[in-house]
Amino acid sequence: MELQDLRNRIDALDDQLLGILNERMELVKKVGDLKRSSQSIIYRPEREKQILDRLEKRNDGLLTRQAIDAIFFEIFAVSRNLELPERVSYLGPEGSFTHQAAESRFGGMSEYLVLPTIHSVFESVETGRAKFGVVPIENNQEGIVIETVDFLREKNLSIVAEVLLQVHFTFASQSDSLKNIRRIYSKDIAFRQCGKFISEYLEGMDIELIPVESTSKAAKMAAQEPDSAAICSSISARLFGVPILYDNIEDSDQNRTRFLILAKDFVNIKSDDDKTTIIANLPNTNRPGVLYEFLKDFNDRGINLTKIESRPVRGTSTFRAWFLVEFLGHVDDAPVQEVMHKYGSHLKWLGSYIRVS
Ligand SMILES: C=C(O[C@@H]1C=C(C(=O)O)C=C[C@H]1O)C(=O)O
Repeated sequence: MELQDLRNRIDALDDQLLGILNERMELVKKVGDLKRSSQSIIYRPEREKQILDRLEKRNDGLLTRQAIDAIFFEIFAVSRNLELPERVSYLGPEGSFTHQAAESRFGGMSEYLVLPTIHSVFESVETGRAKFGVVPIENNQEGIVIETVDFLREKNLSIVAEVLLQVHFTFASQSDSLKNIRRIYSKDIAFRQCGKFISEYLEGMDIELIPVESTSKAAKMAAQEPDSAAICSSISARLFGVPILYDNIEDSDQNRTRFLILAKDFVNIKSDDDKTTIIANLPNTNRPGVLYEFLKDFNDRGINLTKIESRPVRGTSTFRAWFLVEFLGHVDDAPVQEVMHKYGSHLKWLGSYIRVS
């Protein structure tokens, strides 16, 4: 078949797609009206997952699950904006991995508020300047993002969803030879994640490694200083017009970062694959066995713990700790309810949301 014939057929299918998408939007608008009259929440991650799972089962074409997710997350984001335009804040600057995580759920059409610190993202959601906020919580090679974990305890926001992103770093510079590079900008964590590249390629060279707040700030600096380079994401290198010299320079190709979407007073309906995050501020932690007994309460009820991070209780002279605890299941599950009731105000529920694996 000739190229023109193929393109004519693609045009005809696009016409159909456009018609079908508009028809879908008519229905979405009606759902939005119903939600508004009952003051219900617009964003329903469990419904979106249900749709994606159903489509994956039905699918017998070339599209992978990843491709179906990418296309439909954009459709959902456009739909939600039609129901009610939503402003989303994220830890910037533009081009950061958090930006990428935010766009993967809220699409290209949402209004974004780019903020300089994790604290300002929490604050923007608390004060209603943004409906949702996106922050990193952990990297699977480096561990937790302490600032996020501490604000989860201090502030009163709910976790709406988690997003997992594979992290790739690029080495970008306006200089076409490594010899002319005097400084490399990046985030401290990124320097550590690209240790092998740095020691292999830059061994013995007189180059200063300068940590900055974010990898996109690094790209911005490299755009301004021709004798410098940045270790950054490919989107930020492109955003600031810095040529990419080496791609995928991270030590581990398993490198993934987990982000949280936060909102005020958000409750997800139970799905068949949920995760729950709580803060545990256990009483009498100087008594032997308190933490053991707490963990045993989960084990006895068959609740699968996925994470426990301990953080210091500040402002006292003791070495007491509180814990960020995550487990599989929803807060409405009977065994989870039992544990929540047993410990009462010593536990703070942050959210039950769809687990991403
Ligand atoms: C239309 C709805 O609202 C939102 C948009 C969805 C969609 O486009 O299918 C699905 C879930 C919600 O996040 C709904 O709740 O059904």
